[in-house]
Amino acid sequence: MSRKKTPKSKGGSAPATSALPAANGPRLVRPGTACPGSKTSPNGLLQQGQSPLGSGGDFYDVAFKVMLVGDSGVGKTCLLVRFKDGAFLAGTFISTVGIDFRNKVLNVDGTKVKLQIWDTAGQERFRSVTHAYYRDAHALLLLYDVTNKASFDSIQAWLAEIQEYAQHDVVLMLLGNKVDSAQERVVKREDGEKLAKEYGLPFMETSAKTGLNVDLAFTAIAKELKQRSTKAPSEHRFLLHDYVRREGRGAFCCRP
Ligand SMILES: Nc1nc2c(ncn2[C@@H]2O[C@H](COP(=O)(O)OP(=O)(O)OP(=O)(O)O)[C@@H](O)[C@H]2O)c(=O)[nH]1
Ligand SMILES: [Mg+2]
Repeated sequence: MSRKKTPKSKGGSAPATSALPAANGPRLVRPGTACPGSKTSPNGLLQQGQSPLGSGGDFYDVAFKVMLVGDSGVGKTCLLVRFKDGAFLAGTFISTVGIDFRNKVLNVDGTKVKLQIWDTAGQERFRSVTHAYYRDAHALLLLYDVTNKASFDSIQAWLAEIQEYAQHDVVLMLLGNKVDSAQERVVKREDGEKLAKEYGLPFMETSAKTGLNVDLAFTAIAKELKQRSTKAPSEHRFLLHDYVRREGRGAFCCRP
């Protein structure tokens, strides 16, 4: 595996009107966010522009593209910010416009795995933009909000969309976010588990607010993708489902 180093760039976004993956032109980003997200200049453009897969300022051995999908408001942007920056800033919810991305390099058993994580807009009106990015994604994190039944009911429609637009061997994980909001919970953990089992998906409950299982979700994806790329001998095979079941934490813990 080759070592790579490219110019520094933290992330970017594509304008809502663009349907091109990894657009290279100036990217508009939302002016503010409930989570401390993309670094933008006062005019709303990214300070450090393009960062196609393969760039990002850090050494890495392998790179993969991960997409966050799910209804508007489920916490995709906050999950990404929690993972990237270890922060959560509660406040006014400002919906993502189009698509943003952030890079993070993880050390997976001595291999530097770079994840380029695309944060999509959950709003229906941006769906055609998102569709264009599916085909390049190596992994998808599909989120619902445990305090919002409608977002859970949408999962099947998201899965249909994924089946239509994503690669057939895409790594897919289901996440029930906002488990810190125990009082407002309307989707039981068992319901998430049942749905995940039905579709053969690894499943975890997360909280972007507390950080519960957030690193774990991305690490699990990175491990799975790394394994696929290195074709480890079968006795050392990484088993995504087992890993998630074993390592998952929380009040509604992931252990059987
Ligand atoms: N309590 C709690 N609130 C959260 C959590 N994650 C996100 N939120 C809140 O939920 C709202 C929506 O979060 P976002 O991350 O912007 O949602 P999104 O999925 O990116 O929404 P779109 O960009 O419209 O697709 C914000 O007000 C967040 O503060 C969480 O884990 N716990
Ligand atoms: Mg968002």
